[in-house]
Amino acid sequence: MSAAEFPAETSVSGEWVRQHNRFTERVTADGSSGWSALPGRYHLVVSLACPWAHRSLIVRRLLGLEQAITLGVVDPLRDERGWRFTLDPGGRDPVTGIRLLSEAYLATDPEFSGRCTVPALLDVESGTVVSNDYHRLTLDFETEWRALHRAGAPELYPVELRGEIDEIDEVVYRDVNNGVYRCGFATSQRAYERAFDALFRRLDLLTERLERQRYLVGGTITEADVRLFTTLVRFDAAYHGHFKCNRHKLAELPVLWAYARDLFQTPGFGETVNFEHIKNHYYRTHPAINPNGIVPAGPALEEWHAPHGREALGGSPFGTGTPPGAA
Ligand SMILES: N[C@@H](CCC(=O)N[C@@H](CS)C(=O)NCC(=O)O)C(=O)O
Repeated sequence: MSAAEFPAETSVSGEWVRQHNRFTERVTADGSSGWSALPGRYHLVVSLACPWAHRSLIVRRLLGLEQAITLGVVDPLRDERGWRFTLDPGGRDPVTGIRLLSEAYLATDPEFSGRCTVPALLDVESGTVVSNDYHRLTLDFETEWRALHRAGAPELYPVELRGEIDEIDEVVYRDVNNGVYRCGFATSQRAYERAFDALFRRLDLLTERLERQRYLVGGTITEADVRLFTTLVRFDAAYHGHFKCNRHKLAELPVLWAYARDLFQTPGFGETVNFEHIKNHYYRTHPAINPNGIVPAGPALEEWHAPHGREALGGSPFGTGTPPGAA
């Protein structure tokens, strides 16, 4: 068996087994958790490369929470100390003053020894991590932060569709969102092939579904679309090559490719995508997979703006809501 990118998260049979989210406090509307949804109290730290963080970036924008929750963006390249605020003046996060995300993790738990991950929601006053639970973070933005949503914010997690959204989120997480990592970080042929088969089997099933309907659940954009989008938008730029997810490129799967372009061209999605951060991060931050750190020059990106024709399937992106940025 060859070298693992993350030995502590690699099983004896070469499977990638992701660490648990360490901080799972919840911010609630009524403050019953000890953390109230208040403007200016929390700081969201993301990497624009990271699909898990990208979810929270899109949802924050769609719901108009940008004023209420400030944003910190880390350098796409991690060094041995992890995520750094080297894009900011003086190398410090302007809101909390930290240089490294690990400072917030260690301020919360001095014994913490796992990977300090994004997204992380920090308490501005204490500089500690409230949550790095990306599964819950966006659902709470949608339900617990309602009083601070913009007028016309869409309903991304409608009560009557939650069962169906949760069901699809679970399989999309297992086979697609995390599936690409299970391909990329596998250290045995068998573990890689299992993850690869599950990934493309799931993409085939999603194709069947999306052939008939514009969005994954119901007639409007929901949390389920946000979660699938963040993996699809990275597929050809990173996962196809770097993680060996290469049965097909996204651009060779017409239904999913049109679906992804449709979302990309919807306000709130495309403007949150940074292909430079994505490519640089993946190809230059996993030395066990890509030791020379060469970043591929492709793929061509113009096609993301090409017409998708998905309007013909009916549905409307925001239902009775309005797009972000609209007057
Ligand atoms: N919180 C999750 C997922 C978030 C995650 O893995 N984020 C990545 C970026 S895509 C990260 O921050 N990695 C930091 C590292 O590996 O040191 C976890 O603990 O696995």
